[in-house]
Amino acid sequence: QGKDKKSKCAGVKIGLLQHLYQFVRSSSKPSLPGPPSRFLIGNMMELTHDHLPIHLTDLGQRYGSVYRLKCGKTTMVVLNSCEVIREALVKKWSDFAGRPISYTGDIVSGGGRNISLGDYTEEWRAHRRLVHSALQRCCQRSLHGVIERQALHLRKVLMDYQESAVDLSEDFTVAASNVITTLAFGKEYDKTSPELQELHHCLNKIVALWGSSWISALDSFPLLRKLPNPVFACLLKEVARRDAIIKQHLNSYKAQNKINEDAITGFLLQGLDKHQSTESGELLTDVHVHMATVDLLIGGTETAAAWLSWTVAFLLHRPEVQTSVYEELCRVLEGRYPKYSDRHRLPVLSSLISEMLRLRPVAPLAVPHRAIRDSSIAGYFIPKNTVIIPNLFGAHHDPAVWPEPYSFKPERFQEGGGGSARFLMPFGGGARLCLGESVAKIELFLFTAYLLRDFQFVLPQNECSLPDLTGVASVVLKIKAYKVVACPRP
Ligand code: HEM
Repeated sequence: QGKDKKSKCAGVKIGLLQHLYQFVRSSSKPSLPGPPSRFLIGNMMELTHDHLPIHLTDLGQRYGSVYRLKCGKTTMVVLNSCEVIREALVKKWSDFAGRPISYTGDIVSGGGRNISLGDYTEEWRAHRRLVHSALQRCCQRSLHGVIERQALHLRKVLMDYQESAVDLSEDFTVAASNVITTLAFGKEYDKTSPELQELHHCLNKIVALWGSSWISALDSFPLLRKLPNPVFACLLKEVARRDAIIKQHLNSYKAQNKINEDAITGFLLQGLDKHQSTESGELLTDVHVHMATVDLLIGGTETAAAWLSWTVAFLLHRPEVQTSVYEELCRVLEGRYPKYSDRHRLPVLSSLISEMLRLRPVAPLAVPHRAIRDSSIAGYFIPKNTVIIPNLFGAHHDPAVWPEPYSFKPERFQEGGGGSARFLMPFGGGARLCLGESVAKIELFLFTAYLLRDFQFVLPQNECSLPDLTGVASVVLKIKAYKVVACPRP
């Protein structure tokens, strides 16, 4: 009994010392600035703005490059400059590699077993390593050919429009999605395919519903989970539909006699046998392959497609940039189609791509991170479990780094233009760097090069206003619908 009492006493002392240590650490550092927080709701209203990345960037002008927002019991810290984002995501990656643990996140991520929303655990690391090797292998073996094929198909679709005014966003989505489905299960779809439409409809709906305040309120205010919520019911239905579609794909893939290791799914299924057990003994299973497929489809479709729509719209605003890219392609490639390895010989095209990644990082707030231990950013104390929002849009519009940050000026990335790719972070960084970065870079380069080699994009004759460049921000930053005419180059 005496021993028991002693060890309890020691436990209490250690607990007290830990609290004291945390108090001393936090009080020796300045407290985080931020807008006044309201009773119960905190700063929740700040998060309901239409264009959240712009609003968070504006708050950064007032409160500095690191500030806090309160939401229920959660403290969020918004990072607005490349310097502080790099400090958290790259330099102190192991402190900030977590993802917020949320009720609704768990539902859409198969209980946290996907890569993008899964927390930083041994199991997650083994999962990410396996999918990363699959993607690297694809990049080396087949990716270039898969993208070239889709770019040529897109060319045919645009030719078939015969210079009529059209909204190209869906064609871009199909092209980007076909790259992923070909890589994943060796399958590509036509735009009219009901199977493809169902898949897109369902994935888009999940992303949109999950981003809605009806759903995020369930994470901040658990009591609301007891009330009927039709939006939440709809989310559950779409998640079930998504899982049924992916399951059917995986089953029909497995039913083939020979598993093709060239397709990502084949490699992952084979990989399960080889890497099944992580160091701590957890197993990677079919569920991980299933969720990785969801990750690649969601991560790889809307992002690249939205980026292409943005690029064409900006080019309508500055047609002379199109001309200079076209002239460069003709001069350097002498009529042939480009390869990714040509990129260093095409500085004008490369500068356009960099400027578009700067102006419209299509995942403008990345995916929220979570501090997995007490740490600090820019000298501010950041306690464990703080949610970190890397405002990539804000960092790319920081006037201290980018003169005239809101202007579309690809020249800034050309020789002597003063812009440096060192300050670009469209894919985030560190342990959570976009898993599809290499795929995306090849895709953006080849699609843009093929499109600008073969077409001149012009405003429809009956259209007097240029596309609105403000955009609609959700998880992905998209442009509002607009029509364009694709005129074949001679
Ligand atoms: C223009 C194209 C793209 C951009 C700008 C982009 C950007 C990003 C960003 C900012 C993140 C969050 C990083 C963080 O949390 O710090 C991310 C995560 C991710 N992206 Fe991408 N992405 C693109 C294309 C792709 C493609 C093509 C794929 C799949 C082939 C993909 C798959 C993923 C996955 C799986 C994650 C989660 C990584 C993790 O949590 O560890 N992305 N992406």
